[in-house]
Amino acid sequence: MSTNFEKIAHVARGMLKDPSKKYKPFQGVHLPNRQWPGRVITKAPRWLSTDLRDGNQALPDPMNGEEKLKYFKLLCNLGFKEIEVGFPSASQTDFAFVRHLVETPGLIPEDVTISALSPSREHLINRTIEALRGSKNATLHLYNAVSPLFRDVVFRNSRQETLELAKKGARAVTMATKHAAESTPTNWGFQYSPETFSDAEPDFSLEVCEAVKSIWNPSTAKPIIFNLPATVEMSTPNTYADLIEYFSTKISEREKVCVSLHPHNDRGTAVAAAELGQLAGADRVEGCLFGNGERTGNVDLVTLAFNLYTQGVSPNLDFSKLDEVIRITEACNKINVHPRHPYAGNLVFTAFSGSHQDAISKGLRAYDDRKNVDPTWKVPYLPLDPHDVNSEYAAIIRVNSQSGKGGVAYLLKTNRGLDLPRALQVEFGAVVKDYSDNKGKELTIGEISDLFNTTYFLEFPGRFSLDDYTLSSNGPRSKSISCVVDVKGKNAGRCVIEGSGNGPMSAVVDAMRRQFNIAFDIGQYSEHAIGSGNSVKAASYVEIKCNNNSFWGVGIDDDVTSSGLKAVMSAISRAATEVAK
Ligand SMILES: CC(=O)SCCNC(=O)CCNC(=O)[C@H](O)C(C)(C)COP(=O)(O)OP(=O)(O)OC[C@H]1O[C@@H](n2cnc3c(N)ncnc32)[C@H](O)[C@@H]1OP(=O)(O)O
Ligand SMILES: CC(C)C(=O)C(=O)O
Repeated sequence: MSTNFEKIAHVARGMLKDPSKKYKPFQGVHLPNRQWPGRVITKAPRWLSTDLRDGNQALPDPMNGEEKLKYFKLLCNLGFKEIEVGFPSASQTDFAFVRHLVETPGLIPEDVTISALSPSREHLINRTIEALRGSKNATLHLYNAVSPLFRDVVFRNSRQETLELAKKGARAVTMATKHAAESTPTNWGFQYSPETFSDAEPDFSLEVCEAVKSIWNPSTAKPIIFNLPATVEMSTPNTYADLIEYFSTKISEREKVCVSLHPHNDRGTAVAAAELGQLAGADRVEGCLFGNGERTGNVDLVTLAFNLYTQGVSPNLDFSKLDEVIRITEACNKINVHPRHPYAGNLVFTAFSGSHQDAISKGLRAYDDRKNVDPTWKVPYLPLDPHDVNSEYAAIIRVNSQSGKGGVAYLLKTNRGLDLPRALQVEFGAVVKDYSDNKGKELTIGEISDLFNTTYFLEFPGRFSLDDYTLSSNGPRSKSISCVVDVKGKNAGRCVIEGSGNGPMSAVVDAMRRQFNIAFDIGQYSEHAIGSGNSVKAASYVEIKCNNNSFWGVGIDDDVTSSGLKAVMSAISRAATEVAK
């Protein structure tokens, strides 16, 4: 006999052609003169981390005490001054953790306020207050759902009964905190959440909060926190902003109220909702690191912080050691940060595609050239300087078959100090693309470096390699050279070749032409130092032209003349290799 639920499950599956019969659009609030669209966020909100409550309650494997403590310390180190540390009436474990925080000297920084959540049930409220009591600063966070769906289906309450449930809870909180004698006084704060605010009638949420405020009687110095959750994100972010502006402008004694946001991410727009909600007048934002939390998560505080930061607004949080933050949260939550998670994913600073790499490497070079004069961060495709989160530029450019010459050149420059001329970048970029395409995977910098060595015979000699040479001068523009050249393949062996010209390069061209009847000319040539001091080396890049073809060669040596001659041999060997294919 299948249960009712299973009977429902036998209904036809799959999306409806016309969902309007099953899903109704959210009816927003009428707010004809909304002001939030014309505003800009200019300062960070008050932050509350609910990682240890909303985040933890949604974990398949909730954090144990040790993990919670590690996470709590991380949140304090990041700069959070309000931390919801749990739901202590849920279990002895939850209760014990809060007591451990309160009773262990120095665990809660002086400027940090801990909070804990309680339903509007007196015994649970008292248990929660018992957990918090003794903390220097503590906020009791009371909630009950107020939307029609929850009134009808969960509580089977009328609006009046829902209002009374909130008032009863507020009275219990007030009696057990403000009006209670305490041996070690706690600086009590009160937060009320009309849960399912974003799906409730705006005027009813307002009515409930007005009633709660009258009971708590806040002051300007210590405002009551009205936390207005998008418990389930039901509509576009603009409607949440309208609801927030409606509440913020209509609640009485606004100066005694802290309007707080608590968006969830069911529609994937929690960040937008949180930002528009701040434009609409909110003072505070609750969320979790990397968007952990119920279902699709709470709003991601990391993204919100960096969205402020990259607009030039300090978030008052420090995510400089972002990798460590990721490591700790992944270990505690047993949920990994998505590789493309804004700012934090391990692919977010990475460009594989050639045009992006080219733009980024040019942008980084331009930034490096001007940053002492103009430190404004303006680099194509990079909204944030990876250095600001202790990431390396080298991790930005990664190479696969989608990459181009710019990325390859960038990696050789940053990892080997080789500054390839543009035409050589084109030549070697094509070699890398073919190699990566054939392998069908990303190439590591080691593989690219090895491929460069192989292509230009830097590690193993090619068809022709220079063993030694003697250069003599016959005047300012007249040089003679005698080279010992090692020949591989056909006519293999060592031979001495001689030639003359206006410099070493033209002299060796003459010698190669005489000995091997190889007719070619030197095209482009460039050289630069690698490193500095006693370990400095010379890198030479030579283009040779023969039979209307162009081939590049590379030479690296302690001596700049040797590096140039080696580059010529490299180019000729490359020509011989390519012609033999
Ligand atoms: C949106 C949010 O994330 S809210 C936070 C949710 N987090 C949690 O619930 C985690 C911890 N919860 C728990 O450990 C348990 O739910 C407890 C200990 C709080 C309560 O356990 P129980 O007494 O067994 O109740 P249960 O868990 O079934 O909760 C449902 C009951 O509480 C009532 N209830 C639910 N929320 C509230 C609320 N905010 N205020 C008052 N009553 C509430 C429901 O109407 C229902 O009452 P009923 O059994 O008379 O129909
Ligand atoms: C308890 C409240 C703030 C909550 O978690 C929600 O509504 O999502």
